[in-house]
This record gives sequence, C-alpha cells and structure tokens, in this order.
Amino acid sequence: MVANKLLTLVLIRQCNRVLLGYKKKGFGVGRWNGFGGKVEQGETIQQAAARELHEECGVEAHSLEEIGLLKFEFVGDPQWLEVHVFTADTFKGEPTESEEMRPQWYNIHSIPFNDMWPDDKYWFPIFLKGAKFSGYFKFEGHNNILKTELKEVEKL
Ligand SMILES: Nc1nc(SCCc2ccccc2)c2[nH]cnc2n1
Repeated sequence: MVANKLLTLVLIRQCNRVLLGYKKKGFGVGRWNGFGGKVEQGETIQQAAARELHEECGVEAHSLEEIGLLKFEFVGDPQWLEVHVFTADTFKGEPTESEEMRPQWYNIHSIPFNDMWPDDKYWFPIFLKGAKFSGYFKFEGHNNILKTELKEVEKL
C-alpha cells in the first residue's frame, strides 16, 4: 500500500466572494483553485496550509478551519492524493500574484467551474453552505471522473 501524498487546499471566503488562484505552472496548471500544495517534513498539515497560502498569494490567514477531506485516485498511479481542505474568512496582507498563482476574487454565484478541477462542482456547494465534506474521486487523466463518492460530515 503506497502512502497517500498529503496535500493542502485553502479557500478564503468572505460574505459572497471566494479568493481563487489561477495556477500558472505545475500540477493543475491552467485551472482556478484554492491555494495549497505539499506538506513538508516537520510541519503539521495546518502549518503547511498556512505556509502555502502565504507563498502563493502573500496573505496570512488568521485561523484556518479544516472543512473537507478529498481523496483522489488516478488510474495507473499507485499514489493517491489526500487533500485536506481549509477555509478562513479573515487574513492579513493583500492577495498578490506569485510565480505559481494569480489571485482573483469570485462571486459565489459565478465560480468558474469550467476552468477548475471537475470534482470541484460537486463539493463546492457543500463548502459554500458552511458544511463539512469527505469525498473520493477516481480520475482517468486530469479531466475524466470515473467514480465519485461524496458525503457531508458533522466532524472531520
Ligand atoms: N480542487 C482540487 N484540487 C486538487 S489538488 C489541490 C492541492 C494542490 C496540489 C498541488 C498544487 C496546488 C494545490 C485536485 N486534484 C484533483 N482534483 C482536485 N481538485
């Protein structure tokens, strides 16, 4: 059993807008997403989430709350991705473009799902209504979902 690769994803949400970033290179390039990435040795998942947020758009979230757990399997790749999703509604600093990401606010009624990972349209509505979720998506390539499992949860 290959250990899952731990990743983080941070979605800053204020009233009726969400901060997304356009991925300029690497995994998920060309798609809008929250801010995130790998968990390094010696840091907690939450510390990694805060670090990646700051590295990718220059803001410091005051308190990150874990609201979702997503597991991704890609056909032909033994390593699953285990994405810990966090949210915050307050932060310090001004969202700034980095080498990785171009930040932009989106109204919650016009999330660019066609330019996001295909699974996002399934779990974003749960996130936006303030509930927690746990999901599994089996991908073939980066565009085709073969299997979906998703549930709202009381506690992660
Ligand atoms: N929304 C979403 N995000 C990811 S990876 C998020 C974590 C990450 C990893 C590397 C760089 C930046 C961010 C996904 N993978 C498959 N579906 C997906 N949906």
